[in-house]
Amino acid sequence: MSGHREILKRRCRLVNGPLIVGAGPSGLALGACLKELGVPFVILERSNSIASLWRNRTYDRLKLHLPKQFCQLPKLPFPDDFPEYPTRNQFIGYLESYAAHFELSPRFNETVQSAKYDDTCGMWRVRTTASGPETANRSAEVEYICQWLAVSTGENAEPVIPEMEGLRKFGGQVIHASDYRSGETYQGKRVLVVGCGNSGMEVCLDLCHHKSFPVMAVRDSVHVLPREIFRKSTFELAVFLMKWFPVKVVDKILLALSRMILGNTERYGLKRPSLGPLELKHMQGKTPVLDIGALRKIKSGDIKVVPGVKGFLHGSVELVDGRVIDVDSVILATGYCSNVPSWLQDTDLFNKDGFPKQPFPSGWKGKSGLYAVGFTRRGLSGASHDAVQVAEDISRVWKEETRQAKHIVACHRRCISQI
Ligand SMILES: Cc1cc2nc3c(=O)[nH]c(=O)nc-3n(C[C@H](O)[C@H](O)[C@H](O)COP(=O)(O)OP(=O)(O)OC[C@H]3O[C@@H](n4cnc5c(N)ncnc54)[C@H](O)[C@@H]3O)c2cc1C
Ligand SMILES: NC(=O)C1=CN([C@@H]2O[C@H](COP(=O)(O)OP(=O)(O)OC[C@H]3O[C@@H](n4cnc5c(N)ncnc54)[C@H](OP(=O)(O)O)[C@@H]3O)[C@@H](O)[C@H]2O)C=CC1
Ligand SMILES: O=C(O)C(=O)Cc1c[nH]c2ccccc12
Repeated sequence: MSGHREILKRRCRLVNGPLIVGAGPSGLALGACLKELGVPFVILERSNSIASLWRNRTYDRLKLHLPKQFCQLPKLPFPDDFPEYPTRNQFIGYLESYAAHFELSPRFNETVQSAKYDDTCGMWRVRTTASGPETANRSAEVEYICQWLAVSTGENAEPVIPEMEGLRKFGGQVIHASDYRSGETYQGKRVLVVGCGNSGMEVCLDLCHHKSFPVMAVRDSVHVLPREIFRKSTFELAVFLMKWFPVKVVDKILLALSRMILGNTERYGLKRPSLGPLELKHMQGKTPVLDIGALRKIKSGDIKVVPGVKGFLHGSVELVDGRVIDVDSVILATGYCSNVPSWLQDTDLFNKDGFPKQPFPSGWKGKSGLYAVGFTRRGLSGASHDAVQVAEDISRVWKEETRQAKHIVACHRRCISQI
């Protein structure tokens, strides 16, 4: 009997308070806000540490490309000695101390496989499996039952690896940008980088620093903006202008200033999209490139820009313009996607692409206690905004329910004492 109970206890857990899926900046920020409001919660994380994107899927020399005031999480600012653009390691250190400060202890190596709202009991049923080598001896499956479910699995949960003709016969090394750490191993090599977002551009620049020969395939168009305009962050300028002007006007101003500083990028094979940079980011999530030096290398010819890829041959790539060029390795800087549709069932909050149906600032709340944190297409500042809203919303109900529960207990006590 006791063995039976053991199994039941191991496989099913009732969560006191909300269940948060993902221990990246969004999940941690929500945890911190809930802690401050006195609401208990559980955080689940598929990897073996917090901030797995930053720890395991970013390259060594990466720096935040937005100024620090837009990247810190609620309730605990960055240390004063952080530079304007913190490094990857500084940011990870900050997230570590953030988790320690608010005593956030996620349950690591647990991957959420499915989540479904159960109408009959009015609760979420969330199934997880153990992930990672450390978990070989742990019970494989757990079902969590909770009243609130907060999705914070990120806009960049899975790498996008497109099907490309002939890639199997290519023969050389092929990796996604999320597996790129440094150009050290590429010295003297010709490397095809597919994609021209911030990853593609920064990987190409890093390859140049390591004396390799990057070729960047650009299949369509891209907005390149200088990271700074007259020593002021372009992003900060954009945020300031957005307070006064509609987005189309702000985009016109940004494009005029960018042209003045960078020149006509079309001359280098970087055609601009017809929508402006902010409008495109807000509508389609396509982030403009904030240039940290790649454009100079493109102008000097150290980074070669070529059109889209038609297919691969052994040791070479065929481009859509018919050219065939020899390359040793390929780095797919082809972006990321949300993984929400693969595990969250029947919800009205998310679209098929795994992003909320309602755009910022309205996409954080669904029905039946479902929330989204960090899907605003506004980076870390959007995640912080969501975390504050979600925590306050949950706390209102939590406090009311706790008050009612205390009242019922007090009544019971009084009744019992009168008997
Ligand atoms: C290379 C790179 C650089 C960036 N630089 C900036 C920047 O400078 N400024 C900025 O504002 N934004 C930047 N961003 C945007 C970035 O998305 C955010 O900074 C931030 O990481 C988002 O936090 P998040 O917690 O929402 O998502 P993530 O950091 O992706 O965290 C999500 C967590 O959920 C976990 N998870 C996913 N699925 C499951 C599951 N099924 N079960 C359990 N756990 C799961 C993941 O393992 C991960 O730990 C950058 C993004 C990338 C890729
Ligand atoms: N220093 C920093 O802070 C950095 C921040 N980041 C952030 O990380 C996020 C992800 O950026 P990133 O990884 O660059 O992803 P993006 O989605 O921004 O860019 C992906 C690129 O790959 C191209 N692409 C996608 N699929 C294909 C395909 N099938 N064939 C050819 N090309 C393809 C896209 O082209 P198309 O536009 O035509 O679809 C686009 O150029 C962004 O928010 C970015 O700002 C990234 C690196 C550094
Ligand atoms: O999502 C990202 O990649 C960011 O770095 C944050 C971001 C939000 N809105 C933007 C507009 C221009 C450049 C970066 C961002």
